[in-house]
Amino acid sequence: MQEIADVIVDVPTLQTNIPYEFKIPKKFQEDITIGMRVIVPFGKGDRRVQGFITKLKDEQSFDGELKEILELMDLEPVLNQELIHLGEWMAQTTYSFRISCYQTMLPAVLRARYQKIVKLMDKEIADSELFDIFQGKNWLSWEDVEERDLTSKMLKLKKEGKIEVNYLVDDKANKKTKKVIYRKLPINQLKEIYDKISNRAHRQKQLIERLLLLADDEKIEQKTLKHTYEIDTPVINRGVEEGWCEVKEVEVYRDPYEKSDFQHTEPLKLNQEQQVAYDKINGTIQKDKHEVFLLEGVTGSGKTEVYLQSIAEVLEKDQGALVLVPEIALTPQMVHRFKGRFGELVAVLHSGLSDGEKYDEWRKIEKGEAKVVVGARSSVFAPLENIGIIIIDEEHETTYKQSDSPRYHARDVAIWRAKEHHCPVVLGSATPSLESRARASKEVYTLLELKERVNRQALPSVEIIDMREEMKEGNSSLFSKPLKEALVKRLANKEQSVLMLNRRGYSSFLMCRDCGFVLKCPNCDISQTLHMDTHSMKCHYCGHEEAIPKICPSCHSSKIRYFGTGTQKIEEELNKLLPEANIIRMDVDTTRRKGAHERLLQKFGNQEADILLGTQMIAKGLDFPNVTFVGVLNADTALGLPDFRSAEKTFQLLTQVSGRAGRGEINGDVVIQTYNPEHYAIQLAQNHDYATFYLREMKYRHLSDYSPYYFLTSIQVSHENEVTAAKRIQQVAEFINPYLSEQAIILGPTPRFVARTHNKYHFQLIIKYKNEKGLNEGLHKLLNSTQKEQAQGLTIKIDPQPNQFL
Ligand SMILES: Nc1ncnc2c1ncn2[C@@H]1O[C@H](COP(=O)(O)OP(=O)(O)OP(=O)(O)O)[C@@H](O)[C@H]1O
Ligand SMILES: [Zn+2]
Ligand SMILES: [Zn+2]
Repeated sequence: MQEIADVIVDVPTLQTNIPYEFKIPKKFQEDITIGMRVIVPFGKGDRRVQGFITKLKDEQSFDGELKEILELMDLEPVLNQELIHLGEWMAQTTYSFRISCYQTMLPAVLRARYQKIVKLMDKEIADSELFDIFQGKNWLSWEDVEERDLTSKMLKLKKEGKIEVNYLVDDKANKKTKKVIYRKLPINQLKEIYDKISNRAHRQKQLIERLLLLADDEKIEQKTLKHTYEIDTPVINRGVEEGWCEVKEVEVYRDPYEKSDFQHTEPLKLNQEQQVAYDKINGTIQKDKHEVFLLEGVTGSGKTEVYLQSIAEVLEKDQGALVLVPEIALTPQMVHRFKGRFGELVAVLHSGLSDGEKYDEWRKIEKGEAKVVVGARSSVFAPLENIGIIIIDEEHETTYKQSDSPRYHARDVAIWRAKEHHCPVVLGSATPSLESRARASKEVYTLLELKERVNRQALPSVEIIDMREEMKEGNSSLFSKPLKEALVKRLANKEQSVLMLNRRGYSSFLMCRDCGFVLKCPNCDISQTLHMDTHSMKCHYCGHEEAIPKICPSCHSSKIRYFGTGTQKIEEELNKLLPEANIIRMDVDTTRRKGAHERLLQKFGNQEADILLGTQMIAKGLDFPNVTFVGVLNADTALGLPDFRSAEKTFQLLTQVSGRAGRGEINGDVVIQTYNPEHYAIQLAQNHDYATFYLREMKYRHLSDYSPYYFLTSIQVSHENEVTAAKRIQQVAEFINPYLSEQAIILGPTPRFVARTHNKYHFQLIIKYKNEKGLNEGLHKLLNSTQKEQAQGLTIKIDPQPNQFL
């Protein structure tokens, strides 16, 4: 029996980024295991601190008296040996703390302070010894267990399968609700009341003004009234008393899959290209061999069917499968494909689930009941014990990289785990990231290609419209002539259309026509965006929200106007243009409520609308056979951004969205409106020509020393004081320089593109390198030497392979 435990304590500093040793109390020695959480005495005054056991051993290496573990937090491990190792590797490669890596791997319920109980299994209730311990109930609170020193007893019972641990995730706390206010009287009656109220009751009048703007069954959130208009509860209550408004509590979301029943599907007969890909993947599955495949398949080529049949093989071997998809593509349609094939064996993890529901899914996986895990980025940590395949769909998606600490890339984690499990990884995409495609060229990954759509459907034909020409011909509207005609034709044929507004790098802001004033966020160096649904201005960086100014705050002119085009504006224009069309609008505003995204897509899928209008979120994964036309309103808003990946992202987006057209019997058409018709990203998207795009873009990356020819790591320094931040980044550059060889290149330091957010100034430098032995050490030393400052309001972020340069 081992007497010493290595523990990573929950004190995120560098000194504690290595395990500390503790003595294991006798009573726990028999049953304690790696991956359990414990409470240990730590630091000055022996503070009670949480920690994870990472190792059990006989001999201590610390020279001195060891402290004893105080308590156990778990009766069984929450992390397995593999995940413990993974955390160590992640901390090293992402310059983060092991403790934050471990916390990231756990479902929220285990991280937050939910009440924990131990529950007697039903069959044990009659046991007389247990009857006494449990004092005649079938459960005990964890506090009780600790107070009565029953932890070691519980450990034994758990091992014997007589009890289980539950977290009391209060259903009420789970079902999020919000308060909304609405009018109780018709508009004319409310106006009469308004006129009678004394002008001194300023807030009262303001509330009525706001209510008068609401449509008949429209409601406004109490939160918005408070934050945007400073209308407090007493003002509202007064309105309720006087009978002209009403407050109601409504549920914010419900589980979108609750009522779905999934029809069972059978494997389809693979076409020849699919068969070749499947055979290669299956070969490695059968041999328990690790290999990374890049499945490059045009849109609608049936990549998903290849995934499904590979997973079936894995299940046959009694192993599990991990499938990552971008959060936004986690639609009912996607879930349906997996549940339809594998039924109850599928666990789905996505942000639409409550903490309790997520924990339930996690437990199903942990207990081995669910063998196929489908989920967004963080599902890559799912506690599957015996993994037979890991699939990453739409592998080029930037959301697979976490932008906050720990800044891991799910693709790297997936490959790490697959090595550990001796199993294949399949990276699927119609437009692979340049990094992955380059690795396939060098045969680090194995390239598998699906060049044709299933059943040899044609890829849609794409027309590029030069909006400058349209302008010259006197059409200054948002819709070019060919786009209009295409929509009219689809309407007449009862076919569906998808219209995309590219919002990246795009904003709709307020500007004063007299003095040019633009309403900026008080905390950030960026203009605020107008939101018509909440009738307010919002900052997309920090969430600041304020009322829409009626006069210019700078020159007091009333000619303050809205500039730029949002989806709402387009919807209005579209309604004028095609009054008979049914339109579904999908953007941040209409999908804010949980489950709304799914419901809107379901409606469109049921053909309850003619046009689906939306932002990037409609570009991915949708498979609706009746869609025969796709229009892109503005292809090029991202091209001007200072991001070396902007052409790649534009090409990917255009190809993805075009791919939504013509997936059924009828061929599809696409119209792309642009001001840069000669740009290669747009030209090549026209021909769905990924191969040429890849070569062309690689040339540019080579000339400018960017990824995948060079690795990049960015260092960002932020501080409230601009001078402090500027000085400090300069010092960082000097600090890191001696660790670099001649080959490495430092870009900057420079202010970030968005130089100030959250009231802080940001500076960055970018290190480009190929093979730098000293860099890792240098970066860790940098973190180490800046710890004190970090506690005092200066932040230093090290981001390996960053996505964002803005
Ligand atoms: N072998 C097959 N025979 C008949 N139909 C198939 C076959 N394989 C796939 N399909 C069908 O073809 C359609 C397109 O397949 P799927 O959505 O998997 O393509 P994809 O490559 O994932 O596309 P995208 O990248 O555009 O999302 C689906 O409706 C699917 O059921
Ligand atoms: Zn802001
Ligand atoms: Zn002005």
